Amino acid sequence: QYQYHPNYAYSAPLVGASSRPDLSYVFSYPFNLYRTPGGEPWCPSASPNQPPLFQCKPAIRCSPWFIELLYNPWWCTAADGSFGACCPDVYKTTSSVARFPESSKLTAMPRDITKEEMTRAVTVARQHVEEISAFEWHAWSNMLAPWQNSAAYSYSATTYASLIGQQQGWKGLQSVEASRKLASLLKLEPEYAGFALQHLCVRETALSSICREQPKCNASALYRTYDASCNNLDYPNWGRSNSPLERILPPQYADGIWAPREWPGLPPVDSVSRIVQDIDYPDNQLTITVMHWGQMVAHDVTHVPTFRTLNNSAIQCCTGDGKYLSPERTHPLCFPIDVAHNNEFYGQFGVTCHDFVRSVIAPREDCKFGYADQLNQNTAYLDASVIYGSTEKVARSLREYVGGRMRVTIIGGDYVVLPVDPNRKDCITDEYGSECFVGGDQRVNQYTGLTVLHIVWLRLHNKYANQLSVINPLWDDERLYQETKKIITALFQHITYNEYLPSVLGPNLMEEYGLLPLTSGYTYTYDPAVKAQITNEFATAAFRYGHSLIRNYNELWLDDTYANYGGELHLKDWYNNPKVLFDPIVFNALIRHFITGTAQNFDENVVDAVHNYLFKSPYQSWGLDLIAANLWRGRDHAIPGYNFYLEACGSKRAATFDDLLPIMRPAIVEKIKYLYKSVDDVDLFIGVLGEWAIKGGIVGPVTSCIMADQFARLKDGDRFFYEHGGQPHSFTPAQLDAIRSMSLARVLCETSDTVDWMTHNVFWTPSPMNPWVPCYGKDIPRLNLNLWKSTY
Ligand code: HEM
Ligand SMILES: [Ca+2]
Repeated sequence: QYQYHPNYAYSAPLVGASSRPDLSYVFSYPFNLYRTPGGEPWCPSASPNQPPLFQCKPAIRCSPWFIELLYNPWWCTAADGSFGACCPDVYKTTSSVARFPESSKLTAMPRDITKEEMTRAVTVARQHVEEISAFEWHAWSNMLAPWQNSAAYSYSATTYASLIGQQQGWKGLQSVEASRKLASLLKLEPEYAGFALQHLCVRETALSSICREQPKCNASALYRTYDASCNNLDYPNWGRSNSPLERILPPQYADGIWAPREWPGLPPVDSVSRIVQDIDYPDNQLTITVMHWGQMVAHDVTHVPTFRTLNNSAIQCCTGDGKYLSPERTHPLCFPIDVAHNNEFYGQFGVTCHDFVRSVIAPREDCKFGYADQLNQNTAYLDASVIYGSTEKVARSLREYVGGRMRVTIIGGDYVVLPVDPNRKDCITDEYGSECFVGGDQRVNQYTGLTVLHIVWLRLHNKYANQLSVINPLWDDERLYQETKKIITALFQHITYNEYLPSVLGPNLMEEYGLLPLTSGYTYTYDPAVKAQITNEFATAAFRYGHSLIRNYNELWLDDTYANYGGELHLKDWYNNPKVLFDPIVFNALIRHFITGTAQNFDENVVDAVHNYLFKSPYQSWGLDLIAANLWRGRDHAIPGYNFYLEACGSKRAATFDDLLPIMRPAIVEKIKYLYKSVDDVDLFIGVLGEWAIKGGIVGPVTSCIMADQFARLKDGDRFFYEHGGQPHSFTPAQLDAIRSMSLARVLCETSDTVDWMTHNVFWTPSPMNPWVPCYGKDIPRLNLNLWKSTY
């Protein structure tokens, strides 16, 4: 029978976090359910003679209703003998993405442009880029670049632009400068400039080479391409790496083209950031896995880099001790954050300037002039690019080219971690630039907890590739790699939609947007008209909600008794420093914390590891401020204020600050009232932190609206989404069914070395509905790879 781990004391009952209302009305039949001794499935019925209301399923398939199950612990024995639960079937999904249909915002051009005017604009654009290059030459000869081991340097590693990204960025700059020149020639007001100029095509000018050509697609290909091109056969560049972000609402650039959203009355982000407090307030239900998984998802779908110099070095915007550089030494692409002298934290160190470089912009996808859009150098689809890479070059460099496996580093004979790149110099280490891991995403070394998940998925890939090679001895390396990658990607998607998203958005909204995985059968909601691009609002604000879940440290539990404590791994001491993971004890100890450690509550409080010590190096006593950076990034990208999204998401726009009270916590409304002049100015990200939670979820109405729209795009707009049927590459019904019983718990069981006990749902803390079960038993279903045995 089910037992709790003998030595682990959880505090029951784990219900009733303030942000989570009682949802037990969903299950309004107050039956007690007992697991029958004979192991038969048994779920409650409305009255004694009626059939059960719900089917008994492997418990992980009821993950979206986890909270309801806490209130009504309806457990049973599933048909396969595993720990089961009773919950409704999901049999229908509504296709839902059209929340933000593309509307034409084009305004007319006041007059035509002559050939000479166009030539002049293009020349000015080119000159501008040359001026930057001249500046850089000067700066370089004066050795103006962040020093290794500084916070600015680690920051530049996180926002690193690959060479393709950099090239796209310089093209984008030319297009922007030409647009600016054209806008001034035509005397266009900022409000119209970015739109009117979209009547002009880059293709017919001397800048035509900045236009990205369309790849040729093989419509019957069975696997995703490395860079996600040709996922959409009608628009082969949609979702492709190194293409521009999408927008829900048009930008509010001060000049209509690319000048940051800045005007009198907008408060300094430094003072908005100080609304946020460094209070330690743990969530009592969600584990730190919700945070770590969120970051993996973020790093799969979006990476907006910042500009680098033409010779590929980081750009320095402040002095090493946090003061402004003189204007003639400040790079034109710098956008440093102003820190007040009396800042409650930075004041003591005399820091008045935070390094910040503008985001790389991309040439517009439609080859038109107009306002700037930022570049996403990762594939937008949730395609496990975080493991495999977003370009052919990176993906190939990570493959072993034997047995379908990925490259690894093996330590001490059997401890497997990520490959190390001796040429990578962006990690903090004792010895200059050694021991930096590489993975599918550039930010793999950012924090130890994140790196652990990279290692977990790398190991799972190789384990499954090895097993498949035994099941299918005739498969060559390519086939083993692609089939394994396809399975891994499906698991990555399934865990996100089945376990992760419901814990953040709640089951009701998931259902409303058609995001819940089906109980059986295929989805047929693939729609090539759905643009699976990442929205700028999602990347700069809504999905950064996760920054509020971060904790200051991970606990190290040395074995499964949870009696031996190995101390703490403090985020602020381990930025960009994966060295501890060369020790298997730390890797396994961190996985134990994933299962038991709580996330921070989602609220306006953010721990000081990211508020005051972001990227702190061992040689500094302060770091950067992630909250200020998020807000400043929003202004760099000219994201309109929160109020406009309230309207876009179907509510009424607030006319006064007090109108926000039903939606936002009063303490936040009080504070922003004093900071902002107009309610229209309130930055989107601070709204994200201040909203009341929606039913069953942790984030608020606007945040969840932007998030649900995004994940609906990534489902209905992804031709290769794991549940879609009717495609040449669709899984068989049996394979799909097997994937649906899989969980992150099983993945951690398979990939850890010494962790043998697990809860079945690692996104939630241990509780009666989430009991401890052994990995070797039946309770956490395995993937039956024999279903992938092929006849050819
Ligand atoms: C240890 C934890 C984390 C750290 C240190 C961290 C740090 C950062 C930093 C430095 C940036 C770039 C800021 C900028 O210049 O604009 C960023 C961006 C971002 N973060 Fe986090 N983050 C963490 C966890 C998370 C989590 C848990 C989520 C979501 C659930 C998340 C979502 C994002 C997103 C969506 C972006 C924008 C990425 C892009 O488009 O390039 N982060 N984070
Ligand atoms: Ca991706």
